[in-house]
Amino acid sequence: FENVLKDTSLNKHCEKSSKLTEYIVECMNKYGICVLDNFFCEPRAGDILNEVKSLRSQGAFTDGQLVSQPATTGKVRGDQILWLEKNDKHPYITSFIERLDSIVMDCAKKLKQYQIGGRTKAMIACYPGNGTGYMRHIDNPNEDGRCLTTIYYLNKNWNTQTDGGLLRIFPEVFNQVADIEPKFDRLLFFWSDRRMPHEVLPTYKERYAITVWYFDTEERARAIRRVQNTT
Ligand SMILES: Cc1cc(NC(=O)CCC(=O)O)nc(C)c1Br
Ligand SMILES: [Fe+3]
Repeated sequence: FENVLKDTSLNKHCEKSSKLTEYIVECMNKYGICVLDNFFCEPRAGDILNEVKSLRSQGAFTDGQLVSQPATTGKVRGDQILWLEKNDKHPYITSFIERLDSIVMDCAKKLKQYQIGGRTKAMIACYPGNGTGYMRHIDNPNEDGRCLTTIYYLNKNWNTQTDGGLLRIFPEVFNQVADIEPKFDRLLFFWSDRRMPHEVLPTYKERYAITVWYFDTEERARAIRRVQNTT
């Protein structure tokens, strides 16, 4: 399991290829987690980061969720988020979503356990770096339809010793945690259900990430029917 996180030899994926799809599918079927480094390479990765930063400077993000800090009695602001769909005003984030969609749909053909079709909007998140993180949780604990979580990190020169901000995943089937550094131009996949509880450790530097969740069409349809029957 360790080697899957260390095996950077296979992680140079600036261009899309069938090898890439095979690598992701094999990783997901074996570990339920897949880390790809140098996903876009420069300058495109930097363009995406600049577009995200300009959105933040325009105040497009929420105020950040209120979280209670263990050391203090008051509440502080945690991650700020912005939901974004492909659009002509943000060409770089749009090209990221298009590239991600095409890779996930290529993988979908080989991930027999799911019928991946459809996704959420992209959730762009920024942790302000005030020591807040994200408490341990499961993305999809109650079959809301989301089967695959993808997270793209945009943090240059991230130093976990000083900046914190590790994504710590507690894979149910392995008795060891996976500590993922939110490194620049890193793309992460993991199953959204109960197999992958995870948390973000306290973060001491601005930490950007783009998350997209992909749906299993069957599970999604059932979840929508359940909601319709209750309303
Ligand atoms: C709003 C929201 C955020 C997250 N984010 C993470 O798990 C952090 C991943 C990372 O940035 O490394 N997850 C859920 C289920 C919701 Br909802
Ligand atoms: Fe999560």
